[in-house]
Amino acid sequence: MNTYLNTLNEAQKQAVIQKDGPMIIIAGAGSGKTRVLTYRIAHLMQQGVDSFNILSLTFTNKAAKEMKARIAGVVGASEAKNLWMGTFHSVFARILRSEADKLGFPSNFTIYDTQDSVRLITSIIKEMNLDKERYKAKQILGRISSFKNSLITVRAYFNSSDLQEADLHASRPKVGEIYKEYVDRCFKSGAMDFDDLLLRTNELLARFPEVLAKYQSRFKYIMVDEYQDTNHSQYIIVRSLADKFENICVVGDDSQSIYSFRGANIQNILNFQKDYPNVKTFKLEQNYRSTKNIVNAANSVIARNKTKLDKEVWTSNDDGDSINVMRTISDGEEGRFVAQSIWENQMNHQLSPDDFCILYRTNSQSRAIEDALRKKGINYKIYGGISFYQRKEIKDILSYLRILINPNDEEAFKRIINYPARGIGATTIDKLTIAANHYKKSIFEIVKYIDKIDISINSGTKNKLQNFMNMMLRLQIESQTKNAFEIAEIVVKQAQLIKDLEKEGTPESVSKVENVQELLNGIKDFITDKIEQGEDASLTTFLEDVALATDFDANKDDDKPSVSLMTIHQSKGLEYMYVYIVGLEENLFPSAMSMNTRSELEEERRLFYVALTRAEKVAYLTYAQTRYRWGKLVDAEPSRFLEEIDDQYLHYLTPKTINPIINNFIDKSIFDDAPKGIRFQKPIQRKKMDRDLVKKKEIVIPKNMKKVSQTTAKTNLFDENVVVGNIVEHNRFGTGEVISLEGSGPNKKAEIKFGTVGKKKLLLQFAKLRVIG
Ligand SMILES: Nc1ncnc2c1ncn2[C@@H]1O[C@H](COP(=O)(O)OP(=O)(O)OP(=O)(O)O)[C@@H](O)[C@H]1O
Ligand SMILES: [Mg+2]
Repeated sequence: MNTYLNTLNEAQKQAVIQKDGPMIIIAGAGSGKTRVLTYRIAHLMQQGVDSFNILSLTFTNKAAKEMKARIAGVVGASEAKNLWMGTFHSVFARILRSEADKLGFPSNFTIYDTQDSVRLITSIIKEMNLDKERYKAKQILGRISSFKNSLITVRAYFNSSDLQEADLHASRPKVGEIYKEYVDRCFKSGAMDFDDLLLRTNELLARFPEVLAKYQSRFKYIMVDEYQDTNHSQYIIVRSLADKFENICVVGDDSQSIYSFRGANIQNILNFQKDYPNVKTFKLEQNYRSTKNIVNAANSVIARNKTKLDKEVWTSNDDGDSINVMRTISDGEEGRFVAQSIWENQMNHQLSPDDFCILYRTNSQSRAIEDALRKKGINYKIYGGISFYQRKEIKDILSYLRILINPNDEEAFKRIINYPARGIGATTIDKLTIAANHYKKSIFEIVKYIDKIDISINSGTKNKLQNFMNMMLRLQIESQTKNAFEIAEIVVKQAQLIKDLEKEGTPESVSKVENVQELLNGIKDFITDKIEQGEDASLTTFLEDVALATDFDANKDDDKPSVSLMTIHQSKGLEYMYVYIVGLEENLFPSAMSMNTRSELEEERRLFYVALTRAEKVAYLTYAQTRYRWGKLVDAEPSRFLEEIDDQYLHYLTPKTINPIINNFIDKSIFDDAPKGIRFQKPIQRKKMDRDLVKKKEIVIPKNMKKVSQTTAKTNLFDENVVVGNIVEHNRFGTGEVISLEGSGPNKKAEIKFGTVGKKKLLLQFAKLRVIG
């Protein structure tokens, strides 16, 4: 029984079986914090706690999904179904939907993404006739966001002379007024932005004791992963909900606190003991993720931070390779080096693109890397950046759908009122906005009753507005009896959303039409998934998923194996066999904007610690001597973090170490654009790695592989003498039959038909086949 407990070390087990009361697990990277949290939930359920009573807050929705799948593996899928797991934003969006009326919001309120918020603020700045250079919409939104995450409401702002003075000092005396107008307009539009999902939850729990009591009784057990990055608003929510039972378990690592720029407060983790004097503290010290070299190198860097809790991290894993450091002439060359190196490592060690990850400090660094990967034909996916759902053609359709759900949604309405072009100009839209503000109505209602109000719009334009409104009202009626997919299909057709694109016939427009088709497919999949899981498949839920998924979802439409690209901020909690950290240059990483104070610099160092500790086996650190930044070529100095790593863990790559055997078979043209300083990795012991893979990723060993006697396996390892008709075993693709052979010597290739992946052509030298029949 309880076999999952046997997969834990003693300290982990103690934390899993600790049932009641407040507890905190503080531990370094890769020590099994998330694993403990996962099994703790499973264990609670095994002990008879109803899944309905468990709330678990994770850093990404993907993490929640993976945890749920693990838990389902222990307790069964139907048992795990009722668990409330997800990010703060998604969990509390769900609660707000059922309680929205209390706050004066419709239950189908819209969630504004950052793009919507910036557009609204831009519009407010324009309406208030403010200087848009001084009042930059993005900066203002950042300021408003920090108010909200510190629970500073508009009223609190106007009560605080300090805050007002700070804005006056920054020559932006109207920030408070913009804040007020922004909040009013969101409210009128029935919309909440990301920060509102937390702020309004706090408002709900503070103003309605019966609601608080309901959720306090419901969530008897609360768990929070990555607690070091909670902001004040999240902290207060968790505290209020846990107030009744105090069965709260938080998990985190102060050395990985990297979101202070978004209001995350490292004090939350440091103060937990003060908040709950009877807290039980657990420490996990053994790292299971990385090699000794990686763990020790990461420790040697983070040791320089003054603000941190005392804790050890060690591992019994192998020493592994030294950490590779590579200097390149330019950012372009850096990209080519990384692409080349991934390609070689993949070949040398029979790896999948999924095993690789490239991390950078800022999104804009991805371009040079992407160019190089594309050129090499390496499949990749990007996390963050402009997501699929933010592409114009997609956002336009989503805006139609949003209006059908919530006609008051101002930003969606402004997007579609003249899309596709129907002769309604910017001046008309401005007039409608002013009228909407004046009558305290939504623009939708102003247009609906355009004939009945006093507004200086000529009859031709009024006619156009009425035609548009009639179409929307028709769609609204139709949508009441249709599912999300059918509605989207009708919208695309009736609003003629792809007609112009189809007419255009350019490659861009064709790809846009394909994207629209992809969106429709996505909605169809969404419905099937939700119905299978017995969950709500409504259009409202779909739009909510879309709004909340943007930031951390891969910006990719298929799930082919691919190299992952992301900022370090997005890599929290993840792990990859090979990790490339690029752009290790002063002013880039550490960032020029975060070098002014010791605490900023410490946060950059924590960021570096997070980056390095994502690697399981091999890490590469690269830096360029020159780089294009803001359209200019600038000279760059190596990052101080390179110097801070204890030298004994580093290996500087040099141009002379090209492996002649591989050089022999590689298509020479590949070297044309390759950087000078490539060193090929010495092959990692394959057998050891397989064991790890099987252990870690639960790869199932095909039955017939076990039947091969050790001697046969050994003699046939790396067998290059296969003949047509042989049955062979490949480490990743499983068993297959050799269909044909071509080439000779190091270029000898076999075409093999595998049961798992179909036909593949492999170079025998590297395929490491085992002949089993
Ligand atoms: N007792 C164990 N035995 C074997 N593998 C383990 C054990 N504990 C954890 N692991 C593995 O070690 C890796 C790191 O675990 P996990 O992701 O839970 O660590 P973490 O502390 O949450 O890391 P991070 O700080 O990066 O979020 C995972 O692959 C996990 O499966
Ligand atoms: Mg974790």
